[in-house]
Amino acid sequence: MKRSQTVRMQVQRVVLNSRPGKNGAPVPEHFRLEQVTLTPDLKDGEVLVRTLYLSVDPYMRCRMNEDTGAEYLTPWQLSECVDGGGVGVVESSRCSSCIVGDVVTSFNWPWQTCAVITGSGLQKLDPQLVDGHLSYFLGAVGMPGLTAMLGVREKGHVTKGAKQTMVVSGAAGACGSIAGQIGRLEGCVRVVGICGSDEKCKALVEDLGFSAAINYRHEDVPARLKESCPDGIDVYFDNVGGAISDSVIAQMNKGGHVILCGQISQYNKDVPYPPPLSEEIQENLRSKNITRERFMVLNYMDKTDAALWELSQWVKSAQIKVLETVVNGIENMGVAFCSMMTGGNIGKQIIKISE
Ligand SMILES: NC(=O)C1=CN([C@@H]2O[C@H](COP(=O)(O)OP(=O)(O)OC[C@H]3O[C@@H](n4cnc5c(N)ncnc54)[C@H](OP(=O)(O)O)[C@@H]3O)[C@@H](O)[C@H]2O)C=CC1
Ligand SMILES: CCCCCC(=O)/C=C/[C@@H]1[C@@H](C/C=C\CCCC(=O)O)[C@@H](O)C[C@H]1O
Repeated sequence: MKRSQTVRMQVQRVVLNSRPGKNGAPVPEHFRLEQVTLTPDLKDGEVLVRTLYLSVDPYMRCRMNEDTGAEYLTPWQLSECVDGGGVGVVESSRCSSCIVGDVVTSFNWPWQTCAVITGSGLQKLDPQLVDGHLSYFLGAVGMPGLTAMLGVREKGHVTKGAKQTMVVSGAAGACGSIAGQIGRLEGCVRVVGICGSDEKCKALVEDLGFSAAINYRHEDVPARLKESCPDGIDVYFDNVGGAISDSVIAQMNKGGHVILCGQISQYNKDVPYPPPLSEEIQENLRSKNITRERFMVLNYMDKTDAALWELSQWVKSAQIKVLETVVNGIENMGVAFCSMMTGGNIGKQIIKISE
């Protein structure tokens, strides 16, 4: 008698081990690595994917809470596999839209070395768009690049010939590093970055073409802003919120624009999003007629394809330079996430899972 053999694979995955609480910093021990057995018997519509790259992003801090504070973010569940942005390759398929060898992505990729996924939840990627640098799909030619480009275009009011000065906080990160370069490409005459180390400041000015950079940890931010923005500030791409943003807003010109992209300095605190501004800052915005509109890249999905193509052309032609910090191994997901949350990354934080 012939017995059918069930193939079993040993895979590694990361689950949420515990929650930091709304007022607490995440540590790697909030995550746990597990070995599980996968039986890749595919059902109709399913594909087996091998993970190539995973992303860690600030919004994930909100998913560590039972209540994420945002209607579009679901909480991660204790002892369940964590998910987020990922890129991988199809190893076998019972889905009509995916074939073996396809490079695919999802916002809800499990933190798992190989996984069985519903094919309809995957988007196909064209590796030529990134000249084979597949991790760029999680950064400059992915969600952070889109955030930078569409944020500047939808909320920044950058106008060629208007001699505008742009300031970017979180400037050496995934979104900030691209936003500053786009500000320059779209016509700002001066682009100043604020970030957390001298090494990052050097990269912004010497590699990415920022006009100046300020290390908020060691420098007097208001004084350095005055010096590096002699004509005031017209556009502020805000990734961080808190005291840094208060200092920038205080030096903005009449009719200026704040692109409210993120407020990472407040994500370990039990405050609503966006966190409330002081009366003084609100009055500053009002009296100078400065707009401060919340930007959310998920609201512009109809513009994604065209914007990704444009980003890819800018990257290919080196008009946009890409910075990445790459860590190897799924066992380092928690460490990489916590490092990104505390400034360990220059450019996009990527975790390489397999070749
Ligand atoms: N609105 C939208 O659609 C989207 C918004 N975002 C937001 O954009 C921002 C940047 O995200 P992303 O580019 O992915 O991440 P980054 O690559 O910029 O990584 C996060 C960076 O934040 C900085 N940071 C951490 N804590 C603080 C603090 N207390 N004060 C100042 N800076 C801090 C660190 O850099 P440093 O060394 O400079 O401190 C760190 O490297 C986040 O606020 C995120 O939530 C991201 C994607 C989409
Ligand atoms: C309340 C915190 C807001 C932080 C701003 C920010 O970083 C927003 C990021 C989103 C992010 C959302 C990601 C996935 C959605 C699905 C997650 C789920 O719960 O299943 C990004 O991918 C697009 C940005 O708008």
